[in-house]
Amino acid sequence: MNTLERLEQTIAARRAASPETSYVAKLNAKGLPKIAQKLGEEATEAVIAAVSGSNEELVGESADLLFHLLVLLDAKGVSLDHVLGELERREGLSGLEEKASRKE
Ligand SMILES: N=c1c2ncn([C@@H]3O[C@H](COP(=O)(O)OP(=O)(O)OP(=O)(O)O)[C@@H](O)[C@H]3O)c2ncn1[C@@H]1O[C@H](COP(=O)(O)O)[C@@H](O)[C@H]1O
Repeated sequence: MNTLERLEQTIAARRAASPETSYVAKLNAKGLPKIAQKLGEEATEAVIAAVSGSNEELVGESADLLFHLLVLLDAKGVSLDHVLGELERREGLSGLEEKASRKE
Protein backbone atom coordinates (compact mmCIF):
# COMPACT_ATOMS: atom_id res chain seq x y z
CA MET A 1 0.00 0.00 0.00
CA ASN A 2 1.42 3.43 -0.90
CA THR A 3 1.34 6.65 1.15
CA LEU A 4 -1.84 8.04 -0.42
CA GLU A 5 -3.67 4.74 0.07
CA ARG A 6 -2.60 4.61 3.73
CA LEU A 7 -3.69 8.23 4.21
CA GLU A 8 -7.06 7.45 2.61
CA GLN A 9 -7.57 4.65 5.16
CA THR A 10 -6.49 6.89 8.06
CA ILE A 11 -8.92 9.60 6.97
CA ALA A 12 -11.80 7.10 6.76
CA ALA A 13 -10.92 5.78 10.22
CA ARG A 14 -10.69 9.28 11.75
CA ARG A 15 -13.92 10.64 10.19
CA ALA A 16 -16.04 9.46 13.13
CA ALA A 17 -13.47 10.30 15.84
CA SER A 18 -13.93 13.14 18.29
CA PRO A 19 -13.56 16.61 16.73
CA GLU A 20 -11.67 17.48 19.93
CA THR A 21 -8.83 15.15 19.03
CA SER A 22 -9.05 14.77 15.26
CA TYR A 23 -8.65 17.44 12.55
CA VAL A 24 -10.37 15.11 10.03
CA ALA A 25 -13.36 14.71 12.36
CA LYS A 26 -13.42 18.46 13.10
CA LEU A 27 -13.51 19.31 9.40
CA ASN A 28 -16.22 16.72 8.69
CA ALA A 29 -18.30 18.11 11.56
CA LYS A 30 -18.25 21.48 9.78
CA GLY A 31 -19.77 19.93 6.65
CA LEU A 32 -19.00 19.50 2.97
CA PRO A 33 -19.00 23.21 2.02
CA LYS A 34 -16.27 23.87 4.61
CA ILE A 35 -14.21 20.90 3.38
CA ALA A 36 -14.55 22.19 -0.19
CA GLN A 37 -13.59 25.70 0.93
CA LYS A 38 -10.46 24.37 2.66
CA LEU A 39 -9.48 22.48 -0.51
CA GLY A 40 -9.83 25.71 -2.50
CA GLU A 41 -7.71 27.61 0.03
CA GLU A 42 -4.99 24.97 -0.05
CA ALA A 43 -5.00 25.04 -3.88
CA THR A 44 -4.54 28.82 -3.79
CA GLU A 45 -1.69 28.47 -1.28
CA ALA A 46 0.01 25.92 -3.54
CA VAL A 47 -0.33 28.29 -6.51
CA ILE A 48 1.16 31.18 -4.49
CA ALA A 49 4.04 28.96 -3.35
CA ALA A 50 4.70 27.94 -6.97
CA VAL A 51 4.75 31.52 -8.22
CA SER A 52 6.52 33.29 -5.39
CA GLY A 53 7.71 30.77 -2.80
CA SER A 54 10.47 28.22 -2.45
CA ASN A 55 10.22 24.65 -3.68
CA GLU A 56 10.18 23.60 -0.01
CA GLU A 57 7.07 25.72 0.54
CA LEU A 58 5.53 24.22 -2.60
CA VAL A 59 6.14 20.71 -1.23
CA GLY A 60 4.39 21.62 2.04
CA GLU A 61 1.43 23.24 0.29
CA SER A 62 1.17 20.32 -2.13
CA ALA A 63 0.97 17.90 0.81
CA ASP A 64 -1.79 20.06 2.36
CA LEU A 65 -3.61 20.07 -0.98
CA LEU A 66 -3.46 16.29 -1.48
CA PHE A 67 -4.52 15.70 2.12
CA HIS A 68 -7.55 17.98 1.81
CA LEU A 69 -8.48 16.44 -1.57
CA LEU A 70 -8.53 13.01 0.11
CA VAL A 71 -10.71 14.39 2.93
CA LEU A 72 -13.16 15.74 0.33
CA LEU A 73 -13.23 12.47 -1.66
CA ASP A 74 -13.83 10.54 1.56
CA ALA A 75 -16.68 12.86 2.56
CA LYS A 76 -18.27 12.31 -0.87
CA GLY A 77 -17.77 8.53 -0.78
CA VAL A 78 -15.44 8.59 -3.80
CA SER A 79 -12.44 6.27 -3.53
CA LEU A 80 -8.89 7.16 -4.52
CA ASP A 81 -8.99 4.02 -6.65
CA HIS A 82 -11.87 5.48 -8.63
CA VAL A 83 -9.88 8.65 -9.39
CA LEU A 84 -6.77 6.64 -10.28
CA GLY A 85 -8.93 4.51 -12.59
CA GLU A 86 -9.99 7.67 -14.43
CA LEU A 87 -6.32 8.72 -14.80
CA GLU A 88 -5.49 5.23 -16.11
CA ARG A 89 -8.32 5.51 -18.65
CA ARG A 90 -6.69 8.72 -19.92
CA GLU A 91 -3.21 7.21 -20.20
CA GLY A 92 -3.73 5.95 -23.72
CA LEU A 93 -5.27 9.21 -24.96
CA SER A 94 -3.71 12.47 -26.08
CA GLY A 95 -4.92 15.61 -24.31
CA LEU A 96 -7.22 16.48 -27.23
CA GLU A 97 -8.65 12.95 -27.43
CA GLU A 98 -9.31 13.02 -23.69
CA LYS A 99 -11.22 16.29 -24.03
CA ALA A 100 -13.31 14.84 -26.86
CA SER A 101 -14.04 11.68 -24.83
CA ARG A 102 -15.65 13.80 -22.11
CA LYS A 103 -17.99 15.53 -24.57
CA GLU A 104 -19.39 12.25 -25.93
N1 LIG B 1 -1.81 14.97 6.62
C1 LIG B 1 -2.48 15.55 7.46
C2 LIG B 1 -2.59 16.99 7.49
N2 LIG B 1 -2.08 17.94 6.69
C3 LIG B 1 -2.52 19.11 7.17
N3 LIG B 1 -3.31 18.92 8.25
C4 LIG B 1 -3.99 19.92 9.08
O1 LIG B 1 -4.70 20.77 8.22
C5 LIG B 1 -4.91 22.01 8.89
C6 LIG B 1 -4.79 23.09 7.86
O2 LIG B 1 -4.17 24.18 8.38
P1 LIG B 1 -4.84 25.62 8.39
O3 LIG B 1 -3.92 26.49 9.15
O4 LIG B 1 -5.18 26.00 6.98
O5 LIG B 1 -6.22 25.36 9.16
P2 LIG B 1 -6.60 25.47 10.68
O6 LIG B 1 -6.44 26.90 11.12
O7 LIG B 1 -5.88 24.45 11.54
O8 LIG B 1 -8.11 25.06 10.61
P3 LIG B 1 -9.37 25.93 10.14
O9 LIG B 1 -10.06 26.25 11.41
O10 LIG B 1 -8.88 27.13 9.37
O11 LIG B 1 -10.17 25.00 9.27
C7 LIG B 1 -3.91 22.07 10.05
O12 LIG B 1 -4.62 21.94 11.26
C8 LIG B 1 -3.03 20.85 9.81
O13 LIG B 1 -2.58 20.24 10.98
C9 LIG B 1 -3.38 17.60 8.47
N4 LIG B 1 -4.06 16.89 9.43
C10 LIG B 1 -3.94 15.53 9.39
N5 LIG B 1 -3.19 14.85 8.45
C11 LIG B 1 -3.15 13.37 8.42
O14 LIG B 1 -4.39 12.88 8.88
C12 LIG B 1 -4.17 11.97 9.95
C13 LIG B 1 -5.32 12.03 10.92
O15 LIG B 1 -5.36 13.31 11.54
P4 LIG B 1 -6.38 13.56 12.75
O16 LIG B 1 -7.74 13.52 12.14
O17 LIG B 1 -6.03 14.92 13.28
O18 LIG B 1 -6.15 12.48 13.73
C14 LIG B 1 -2.83 12.40 10.55
O19 LIG B 1 -2.21 11.33 11.22
C15 LIG B 1 -2.05 12.78 9.31
O20 LIG B 1 -1.54 11.62 8.68
